[in-house]
Amino acid sequence: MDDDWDDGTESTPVVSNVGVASTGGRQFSKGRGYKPVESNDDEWGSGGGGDYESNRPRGGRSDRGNRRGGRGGSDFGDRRGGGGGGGNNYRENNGNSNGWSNNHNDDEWGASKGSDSYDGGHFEGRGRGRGGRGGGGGRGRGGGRNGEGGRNGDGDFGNRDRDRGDDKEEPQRPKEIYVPPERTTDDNIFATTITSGVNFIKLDEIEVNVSGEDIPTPITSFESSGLRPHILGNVLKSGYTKPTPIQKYALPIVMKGRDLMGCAQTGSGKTAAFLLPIINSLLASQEPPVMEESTCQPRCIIVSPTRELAIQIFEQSKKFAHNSIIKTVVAYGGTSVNHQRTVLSNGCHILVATPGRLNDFVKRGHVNFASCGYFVLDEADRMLDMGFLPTVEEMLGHATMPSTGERQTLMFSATFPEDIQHLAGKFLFNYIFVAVGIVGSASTDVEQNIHQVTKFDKREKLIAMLQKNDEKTVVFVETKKIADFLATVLSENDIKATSIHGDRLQREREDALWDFKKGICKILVATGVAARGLDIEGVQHVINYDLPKSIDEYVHRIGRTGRVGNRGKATSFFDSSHDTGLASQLAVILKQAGQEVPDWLGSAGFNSGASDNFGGRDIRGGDFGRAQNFSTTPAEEPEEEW
Ligand SMILES: Nc1ncnc2c1ncn2[C@@H]1O[C@H](COP(=O)(O)OP(=O)(O)OP(=O)(O)O)[C@@H](O)[C@H]1O
Repeated sequence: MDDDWDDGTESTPVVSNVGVASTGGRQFSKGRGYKPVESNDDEWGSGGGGDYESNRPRGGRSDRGNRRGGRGGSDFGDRRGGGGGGGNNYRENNGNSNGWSNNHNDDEWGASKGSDSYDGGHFEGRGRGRGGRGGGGGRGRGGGRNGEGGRNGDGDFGNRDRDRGDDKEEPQRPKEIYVPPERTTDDNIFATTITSGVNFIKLDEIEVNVSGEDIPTPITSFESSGLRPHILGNVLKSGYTKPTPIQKYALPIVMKGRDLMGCAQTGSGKTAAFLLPIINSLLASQEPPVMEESTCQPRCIIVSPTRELAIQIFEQSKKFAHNSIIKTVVAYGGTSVNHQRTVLSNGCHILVATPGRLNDFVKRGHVNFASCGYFVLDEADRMLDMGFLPTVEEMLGHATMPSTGERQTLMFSATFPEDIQHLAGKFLFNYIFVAVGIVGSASTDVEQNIHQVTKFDKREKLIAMLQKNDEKTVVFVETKKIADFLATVLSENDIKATSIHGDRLQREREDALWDFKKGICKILVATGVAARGLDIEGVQHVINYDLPKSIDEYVHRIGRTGRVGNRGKATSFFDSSHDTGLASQLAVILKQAGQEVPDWLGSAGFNSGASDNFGGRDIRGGDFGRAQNFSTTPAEEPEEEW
């Protein structure tokens, strides 16, 4: 699962701090959300070592129990300009801390079993022997649990045993107690959005299929939508002048109290499609947050599969509810439980959460569903797949959860396979199905290019590609280890890169995203954890260094660019010894988006059509399945069932 806990039952292995901003001088200590470990903040916490209270670069020494080792040069010292002895901090970081495989399975994204690419020594030797430099950096987070485990100076990428995941003896990385900083303020709260692009207006040309009983008429403008003036003001301050198609349909549906399954392409404004009507109705009721003794009873609960997406929805909610009584709180793994519980103890109207952390709060009695009038699953197909389904079922089956029909349940995604739609149906009541365009199709604003590249040539090709231009780029890879490795290699080639994946500490994940957002690092190397939902201004290019296993993930990944009418570009390395399973579906996605399908992709039976699994229609069939087409212009691409 994505979420992890502060309960100390697992600890995170040391991972490299590759590619973080090297310029030094950013002050991370107080004010960046660290808490002194002595504060015993967390009764579920590991309370593990570390010296956050001082943040002095100590190079491989923790002041707790003399835990040697850890990772000599870490970003703290480097960023604070204290460590490493100058030069390329990335190398120092890498040299001190790399080559770790993981046995910490808290995050299913990009499980880092040694990949094909690593096997066979393709990367062997890289990083080896770089250790020993940079010992002056770092906060000396105790890496060795038993007072040993020093890894100073032996950067060991290329250690094939580790690369294969033979990690029994890896020192474990104690978790830190992380209180996330508030990154938005009254001054910048309306600047968190992507400005719509030249093709925004073309969103209106996309065919919309709506099915269900008593479908409310779609709105044509925000002004005529029935939103309260205060929210309307915030919408306009956000730079939204015209609703997107999913917003046109979803707003009246949700305002009428109906359940909804909404599908629309990436970057087409699904978040506002559920937030605006919910905030509107909460504001209309003027009711305060509900606290039952010490238990918080949010009126609306929004669940998202990743922490960063939860943060983003939280920010959006704060923005639309700005200067109103509506209070939004976010709860997600990798952060201080005590801190989040304290915040929750003041009550909230809207709780945005990752499933694991939410479930845990529920089990401990800090939250319940008794006042939950709205239950939203963002990235619903992901939330209902095997990884998260048990947790979602547990929530929806909880004794305090209002039954289907008593609460409003809303589900959104750009992809919605039919089998998942079937499953979703049991949590919804007489719902309306809205599909903007072909469900599961890619945004036509993304130019897609597929290159045949063997695993041995990928690295050089990527470096050449990134050196040629200066575009803000997300590079997706298969495993956490490759993410770290690649970010390091890029940094060594003077391409500023950072990485995000499930083995990084939450602080590191958020810092990496921040550095990428702010352009401190123009390259973000990511596992699938960043594939869905993330809305980052100015992303021009998405590169699939490794193609994903599922076509849905491909669609989400490339959807990090080409958002709200902006154009973007996606390049995928297709390794025919590894990716043939995706070929036919890839060809269909290209065709649907009006892109050229390379001959070689269409050959060898690759282009054999597609399955019916993509959920392009309302699976209820009968009257429901007979979609009502509200589009004024025909779809550019014929709808295929596959
Ligand atoms: N009506 C609008 N006018 C202008 N910009 C908008 C409008 N609606 C949403 N946006 C902006 O478009 C961007 C994408 O929106 P959002 O993140 O909700 O897309 P999404 O459909 O949820 O994408 P994904 O499927 O990738 O999660 C955001 O920056 C959002 O602020």
